[in-house]
Amino acid sequence: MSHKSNNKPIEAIGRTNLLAIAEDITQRTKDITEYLQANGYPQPTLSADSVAHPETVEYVVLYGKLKSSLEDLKYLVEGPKRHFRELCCHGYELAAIQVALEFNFFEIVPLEGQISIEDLAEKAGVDIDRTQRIVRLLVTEFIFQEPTLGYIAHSPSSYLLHVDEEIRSTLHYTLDEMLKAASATADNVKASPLKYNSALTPFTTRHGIPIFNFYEKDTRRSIRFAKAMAGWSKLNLNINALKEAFPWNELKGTVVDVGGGSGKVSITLAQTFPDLKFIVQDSVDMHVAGQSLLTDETRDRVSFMQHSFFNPQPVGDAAAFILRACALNWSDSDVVTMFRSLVPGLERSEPTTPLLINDLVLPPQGTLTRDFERGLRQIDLIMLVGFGGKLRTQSEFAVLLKEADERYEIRNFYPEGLMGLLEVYLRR
Ligand SMILES: C[S@@+](CC[C@H](N)C(=O)[O-])C[C@H]1O[C@@H](n2cnc3c(N)ncnc32)[C@H](O)[C@@H]1O
Repeated sequence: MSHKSNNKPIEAIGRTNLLAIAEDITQRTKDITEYLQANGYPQPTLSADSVAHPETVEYVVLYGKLKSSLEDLKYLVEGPKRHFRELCCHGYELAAIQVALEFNFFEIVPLEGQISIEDLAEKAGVDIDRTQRIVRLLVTEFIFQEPTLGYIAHSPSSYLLHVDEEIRSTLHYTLDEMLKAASATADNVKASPLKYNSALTPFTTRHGIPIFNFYEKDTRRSIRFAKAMAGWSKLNLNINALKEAFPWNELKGTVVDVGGGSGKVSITLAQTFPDLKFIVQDSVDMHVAGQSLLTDETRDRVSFMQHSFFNPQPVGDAAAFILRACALNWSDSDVVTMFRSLVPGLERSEPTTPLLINDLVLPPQGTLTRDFERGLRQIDLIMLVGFGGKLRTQSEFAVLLKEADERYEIRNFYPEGLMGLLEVYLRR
């Protein structure tokens, strides 16, 4: 069966016809090859410093279609036993990455060339036997390579963790405090099987303390969490909707970035919009983490303020309020308090001042590809495990805004990948 249309869904060619799926894979691989050629990208290689893959929407669509077909074929040919054999061992692979991160394997393996397993073990302070067992499992997952027997070099994935501290922090916080919390999920559900108590998450079951209190008490992990959030943005939470959909050029004055973490988003916006100033608020004192990210062109225009978004907003006369990737961390009643606490700030600003809620917004069920849905559902579970939060649809956001204050109105919605931007105003 020949398959010529680029957009024909796999369902249309029969999800269980192995050769039809394989032909679809060939076609989609050709589409990607042509896209790379036409846009001046080299073909991907396994060399450690291979050039980054395109981040464009077109590439994401092409890659998503190929991935669906690859997954269909893999599942069909391996069958349920092999499927579970692989799945049930993922935890051990994560354990291996956990050790590699904790003992700095990614930084110790040099950018170029290779290091003997003995030297890696010595520099990491781990015995040779366990170093070798851990690193060799990771090699099978494209993390590190062993080009010469007994010598370890970077793969593209381990190279990324060597050069990018923020993405490394994302992996590290995920495989340290979050993986430990995830392992307590069934115990947490057992404690309250019929009703989810958002104040008692699996994180609290495992660590004995809610996540943000945990970071308030642990400065080292809180700095890593701030870096992890910046890394997470690179992996998921693109700021395209926030940066490109909204007409920032029309604003003058100071933008308040509520729950802004270390200020990564404000700093990026400040670089693009040189007339705007930013105040980054967070309940954690982000002065130290934030200062280290400032550049000469942004230093005078981005400042940091410790403030909880559950308390009335102290800043007025704002050009805009940003609430980015915050609502998803909290339960409905907390989000209502968060939205209501912004009202004093909006009331003391011009009626044209927007509240820009930039968050993961769930599209209606049944409209997503499997890959997209899995990405969103994974984040929904991160919220369940760590934060007592959840992902919401646009209409769920509208209900919570109205509950916080009748005058809230969503005037625009811009979807963008997994993220969406709600442009909200307080009617006067
Ligand atoms: C997922 S991060 C998002 C950070 C940033 N807005 C971004 O998009 O990268 C959530 C942020 O909310 C902050 N946060 C948690 N509780 C808070 C509170 N009560 N008041 C203000 N910020 C809070 C956390 O410290 C963290 O920086």
